[in-house]
Amino acid sequence: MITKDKVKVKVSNMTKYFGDLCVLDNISFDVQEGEFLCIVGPTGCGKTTFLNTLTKLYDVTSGEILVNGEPVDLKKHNLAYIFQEYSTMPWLKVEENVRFGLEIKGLPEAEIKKRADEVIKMVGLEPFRSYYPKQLSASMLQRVVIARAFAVQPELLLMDEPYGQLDLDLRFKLEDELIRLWEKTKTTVIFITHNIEEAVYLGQRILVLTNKPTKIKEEIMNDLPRPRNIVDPAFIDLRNKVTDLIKWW
Ligand SMILES: Nc1ncnc2c1ncn2[C@@H]1O[C@H](COP(=O)(O)OP(=O)(O)OP(=O)(O)O)[C@@H](O)[C@H]1O
Repeated sequence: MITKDKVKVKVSNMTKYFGDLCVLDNISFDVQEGEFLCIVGPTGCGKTTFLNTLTKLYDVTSGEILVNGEPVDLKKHNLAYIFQEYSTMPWLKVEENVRFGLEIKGLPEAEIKKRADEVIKMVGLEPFRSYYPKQLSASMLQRVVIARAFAVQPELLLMDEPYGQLDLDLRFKLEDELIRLWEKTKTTVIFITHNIEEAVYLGQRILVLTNKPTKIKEEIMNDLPRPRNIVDPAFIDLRNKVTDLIKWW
């Protein structure tokens, strides 16, 4: 269940143009605190642009995005962003990669150690803490990225097709791991994907976007119990419902 008592992210009448190209067209929605929201939409409709606007890489053309009721401030709001490319630092060992963000935040050493130990354990990387990224498999690399994001205890976790390049088995494992971490930490997650099955597997709510100029086509609530089963008839029904909405892909 999504608690309706606190809005974490408020997107109001947000429009984004690049030159003459209208990408996001007067979009409004809220994300509740602790919610796991998935956003699906066709290629090039502006999913990444939305996240880049949220993280202030781009300015909105009009409208606004608020976090905790105020304009996003990267110094104040504790955001983490995970995208498709494995953004590990190759010259740092696993543990150092995980500690990096905590050191930048200037946390005391005891706290850094505690948090790093905890997340490394949570993602099952303990035996590999002194390995370098080049010694790790794709799934382990993505685990390092996830551990690093959770270590900063983000109030908002933004994920942009993080498992897009992985094979099916790895994707399923990492999706389960993500749900476990989310259930434990109750961080707010916005997860962008092309993959309808992934959105139905993960999200409490799914926003389906249109082609450009992009609007929200439909908002779908997803109360299927967890762990979800992709061959369960109710799961398949919901997956088909989302697929029908985006048949023009
Ligand atoms: N910096 C930029 N300058 C000009 N146009 C841009 C810029 N960034 C994105 N666009 C355009 O905005 C549109 C949306 O791009 P965006 O990458 O946000 O889409 P997306 O939904 O994330 O796509 P995909 O599903 O392929 O990842 C595209 O037409 C893209 O070419």
